[in-house]
Amino acid sequence: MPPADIAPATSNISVRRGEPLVVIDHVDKHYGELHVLNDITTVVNRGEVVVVIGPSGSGKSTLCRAINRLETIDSGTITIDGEVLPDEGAGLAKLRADVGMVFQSFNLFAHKTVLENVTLAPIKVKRMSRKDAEAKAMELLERVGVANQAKKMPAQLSGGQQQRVAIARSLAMNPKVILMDEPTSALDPEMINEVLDVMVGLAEQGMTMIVVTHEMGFARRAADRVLFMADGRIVEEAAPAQFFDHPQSDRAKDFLSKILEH
Ligand SMILES: Nc1ncnc2c1ncn2[C@@H]1O[C@H](COP(=O)(O)OP(=O)(O)OP(=O)(O)O)[C@@H](O)[C@H]1O
Repeated sequence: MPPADIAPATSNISVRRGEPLVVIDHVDKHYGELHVLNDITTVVNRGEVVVVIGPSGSGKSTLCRAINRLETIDSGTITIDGEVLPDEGAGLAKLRADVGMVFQSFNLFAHKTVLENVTLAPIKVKRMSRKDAEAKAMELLERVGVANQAKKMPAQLSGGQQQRVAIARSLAMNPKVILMDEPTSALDPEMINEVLDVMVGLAEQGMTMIVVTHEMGFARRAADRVLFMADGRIVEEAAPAQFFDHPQSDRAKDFLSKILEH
């Protein structure tokens, strides 16, 4: 990860070197009466790892999905690398290439091999040759430790292996940022660490990441910043040590004490 600049004295946000990559500006979204994203404003800089935490229903997934245009927003703007998110067309396809997404449930194509899962988008969307796409896919599968599973079908792999394939698949498009929405929540406990280790490795290599997770150990280890949400709002934003050791709001104190009970 790039070295951190010193945060301004008035701010508790650790500002990293590297220009803004994801800029979320006064974003609002409702589901009917429910104000699910309420005036969300934050900036994720290049190379930064931001962990989003908060109680169930606080809007974390919706925020992640809005960044990838899997959800529309009512007002405000989201820009990725200076480009306002498009609603459709070629712009949307480019956005999907720039913004990798890793879901809780892996979402691999069940009837394609591991290798085909990773090469599909580079061949179809980036028009890469099969040979180049396969060479790159094998490199990525190696990087996440599942190269020896390349010819298998997803169902033959453990959950942890499938999620590592999903991470390799998102990396195959050379994304500018990777969004991860509870990437370890569907895994058996013994497989969680193998996926977290891959995520920590990506963070150390400077990948810009926005990760919704309840894994506080990961946040402490790898995050530059924790963004705590409740009721659709960002309630606190701070470096992990500061957030975990000195939460400011009653909502965060309450949330952390409940998490620590488990
Ligand atoms: N498509 C939808 N239609 C209506 N309400 C929705 C929809 N998707 C989410 N919600 C509601 O919006 C709120 C925020 O949901 P969201 O999934 O973003 O929360 P979250 O913080 O990610 O929660 P969790 O930790 O449980 O995944 C919840 O009250 C949820 O029920």
